[in-house]
Amino acid sequence: MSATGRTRVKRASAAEAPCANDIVLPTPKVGVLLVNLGTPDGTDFTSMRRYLKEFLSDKRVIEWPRAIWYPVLYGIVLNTRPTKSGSNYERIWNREKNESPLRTFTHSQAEKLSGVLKDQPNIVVDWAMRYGQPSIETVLTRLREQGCQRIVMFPLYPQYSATTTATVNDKFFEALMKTRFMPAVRTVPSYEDEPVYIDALARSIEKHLATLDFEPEVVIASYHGIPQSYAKRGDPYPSHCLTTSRLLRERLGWDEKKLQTCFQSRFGPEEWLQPYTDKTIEQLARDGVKSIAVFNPGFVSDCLETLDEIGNEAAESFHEHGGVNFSHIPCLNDSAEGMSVIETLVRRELQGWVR
Ligand SMILES: C=CC1=C(C)c2cc3[nH]c(cc4nc(cc5[nH]c(cc1n2)c(C)c5CCC(=O)O)C(CCC(=O)O)=C4C)c(C)c3C=C
Ligand SMILES: [Fe+2]
Ligand SMILES: [Fe+2]
Repeated sequence: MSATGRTRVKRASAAEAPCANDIVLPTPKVGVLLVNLGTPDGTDFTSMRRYLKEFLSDKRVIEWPRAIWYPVLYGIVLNTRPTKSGSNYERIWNREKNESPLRTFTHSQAEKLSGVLKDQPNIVVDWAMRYGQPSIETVLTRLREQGCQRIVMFPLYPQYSATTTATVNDKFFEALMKTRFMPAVRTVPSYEDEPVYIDALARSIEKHLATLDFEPEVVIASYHGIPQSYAKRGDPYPSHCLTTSRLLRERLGWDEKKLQTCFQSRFGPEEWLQPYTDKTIEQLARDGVKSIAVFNPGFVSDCLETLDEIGNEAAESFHEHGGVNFSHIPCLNDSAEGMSVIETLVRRELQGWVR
């Protein structure tokens, strides 16, 4: 290795290096790419519409035949939803950075991961979004330009779903299809039962509950839902969620009454995975339960669906129906617990590629 960080390679024969016997190649690097769902660039109608159009045109997300879905999407959804969702995003927007919390946390996770991987030379950590900016293709190009000939791509979803993990993989490989000198790649699998993840969730829940001046009678693990028809056709997502909840119950020593699994964020007219979080919370309050806590194990970072749908809307509904104490437990985000999960899984995938 030379002082410039470049490797001097003596080519074996003139056929391999027809113009020179002694050529200089950049030292190959390993890229680590964290990818989350996506986010609008702003809360205004145009930014929201652009984001929702990209998101809701994805065939992995809405499986309806295009001839049925597009008239609904372009005729109704993209005219009404941008305003409604924009005002929801307004309530949780990170005004200091003028970006969504999901973007803030994903960026911070990449920075912190880069810091802890400093013991490994020649690793470059970056982050991208499946929908919106920075796009997977832009960041992949950036990594390749920096000499990354191997890439670990991490879809930030603990439980696999075709609507999330698979569509991130699709987009990543679609971008690779446009490259001539394609890097070697590894994709991080779902980690619904990984001890480091279960332990991180348990420690973060225990830490949060210790700060409360009440003991929740019920703790709800609220996962993003998917349409039931997707699960019936083979999406393993519900069973991954139930596995996470079971392992957490075992780790925390709680029973099924204390730790309940629910599904949130329904979209459209179909039946989604049940029990629904909003209905369950309303029913608990009606049944006289006074104190609950809710957390979102399926979300690596806090976002609209956790901060607004749970932190604002579900809390309001619980109080309206007679509940007294409601606490929303933050996602793992860029906390020490959260970073230990990301670091452990990335280091595992890097094995054999770094010393
Ligand atoms: C059919 C529609 C949708 C499916 C299926 C779906 C699955 C799914 N989504 C997440 C994680 C997130 N979803 C987020 C926002 C969001 N989701 C949908 C629709 C479906 N999601 C919409 C229309 C929106 C946009 C917001 C809105 O208009 O209400 C987010 C938040 C993004 C942010 O910037 O804050 C996340 C994260 C998972 C994990 C999942 C299936 C397992
Ligand atoms: Fe979603
Ligand atoms: Fe929502």
